Amino acid sequence: MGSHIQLISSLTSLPFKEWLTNLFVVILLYIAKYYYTYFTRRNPLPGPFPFPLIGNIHLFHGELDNVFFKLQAKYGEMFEVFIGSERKIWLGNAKLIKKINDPSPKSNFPIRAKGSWINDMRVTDKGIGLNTNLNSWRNNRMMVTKSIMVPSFLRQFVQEVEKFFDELDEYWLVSGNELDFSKWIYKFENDLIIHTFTRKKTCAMAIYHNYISSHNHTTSHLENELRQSEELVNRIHLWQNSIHFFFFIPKLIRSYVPPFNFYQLKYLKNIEWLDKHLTNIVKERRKEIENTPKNETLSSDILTLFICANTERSIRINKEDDDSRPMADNEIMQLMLESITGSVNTAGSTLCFTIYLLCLNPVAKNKVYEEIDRIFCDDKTRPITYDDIIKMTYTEACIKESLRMIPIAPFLYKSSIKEDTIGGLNWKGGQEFFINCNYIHHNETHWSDPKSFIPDRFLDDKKIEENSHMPFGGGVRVCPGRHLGMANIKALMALIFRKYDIELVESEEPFKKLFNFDNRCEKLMISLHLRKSTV
Ligand code: HEM
Repeated sequence: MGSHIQLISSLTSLPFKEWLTNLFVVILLYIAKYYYTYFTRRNPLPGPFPFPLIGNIHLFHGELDNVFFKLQAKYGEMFEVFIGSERKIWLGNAKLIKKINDPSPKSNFPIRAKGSWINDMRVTDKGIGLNTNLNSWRNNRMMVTKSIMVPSFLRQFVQEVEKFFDELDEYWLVSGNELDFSKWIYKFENDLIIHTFTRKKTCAMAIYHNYISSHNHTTSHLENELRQSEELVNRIHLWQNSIHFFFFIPKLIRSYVPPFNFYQLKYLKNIEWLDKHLTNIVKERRKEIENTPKNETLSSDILTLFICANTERSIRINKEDDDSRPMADNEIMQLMLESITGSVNTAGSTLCFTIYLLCLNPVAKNKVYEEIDRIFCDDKTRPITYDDIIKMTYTEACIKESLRMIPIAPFLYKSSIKEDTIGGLNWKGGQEFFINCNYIHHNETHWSDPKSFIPDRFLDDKKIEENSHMPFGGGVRVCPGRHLGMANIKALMALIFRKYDIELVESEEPFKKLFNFDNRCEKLMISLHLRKSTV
């Protein structure tokens, strides 16, 4: 610290001309080092020529999924890109990622990404998605897997979906036949998921209903509650959106160059807010549990499960199974944050993309109606069950085909922990690889007629080439919420399709997709009419 101050004070006491000369020399040395490293790099690959400080980030404008699709098409199935001075290898063929998607615990690719940005986001050894501490990641991941991958939880969850759908349906009945489905479905998912995970009631659907119908019947007490729940939901989205900001903008730029430094400050403040707010929710629930007599059954929401895990009050997660330990409040808060962000947009957007593609493909849409009618032929108003969901094989094929055409995560990143060979070349440990799912999902080597919506290709999974379809990723970091996500989407499709005829609204732009942290549906204008059989 002292030597830094000395250096700064000796620099500031220099005459201006000398100061400029020194600066010029420093810049020249930096550029020389940058290009020396570039021209002597191991395994040079095709790719855009990088510039000092920024690398190739000047090319990253517009929607990144399209940018990287075009770059992959231009430079081939294995190419390189620089973010600042960091080199990232992009892979666009399923065969190239066999090792990266190795699901065994001995995988050489258990880490998603590396770099100081993860530390800046304060998640180096917290949560799951970006956690680089393998012991802590393993423990956290197991907590989530044990709580949400079990059939008893999924059965209960399907009932929750129906309960929240009833509320959504009431709003739909009074808001007319034409609606922006995407707006409603994200509100629905917020309410459903936050309640499933915490038993806390948010009112995203109610707020939206009030907003679009200009109702102002809420009391000031309720208004306050609505505002608070809306803030939580908005801040969770902001957190997710900030991940790619920290990842793609080099530290020097986001720390000192306006307007990036202002964004960084905003995102850091958001992290602090969420940390405090979610930890308080955990603390409150911990107190409630402590005050509940031991002979009384505890609620089985995910938050309670996490708090009680490996303690004498554990519900599904018991110490005997392994050597895991109870979790601290801040660990639980990060798991909650990631589970909620992992669930809300993914399910909502997948549903929008599937409905949109079905509306464009009436033959497939009719087959979905036929399947749902077959399953509910006895009574189209009875409660749906998890067993119904399992029978929806054609609907599932349509969801998979939609996720092929518009993957929620168009690219994934994975890092090696030790030296390995990828694409016939030897790479040092720590090299970051990007799997270009969007490109692989459209690669003609793996798919015939990749631009067409053909759900039938998923009726027999054995025909799908290994690693050519990765809507939930792959390897040891594969999505732990994939069954929950699928159950969510299929349950909603059953509820909507058995009741309504769905058409796209004929307008200039009924559908809009946007890539932010992931692919999201920004607009889906549809009309809903009660089906004759249910009138
Ligand atoms: C349609 C629904 C969903 C889609 C399309 C989806 C997609 C993905 C993808 C592509 C990944 C990256 C996997 C990889 O790197 O190989 C991922 C990871 C993850 N997802 Fe999901 N997801 C969905 C639902 C959920 C749900 C419901 C949860 C709730 C817990 C969840 C939690 C997570 C977590 C925690 C990770 C990080 C895993 C790790 O790094 O070990 N996801 N998801």
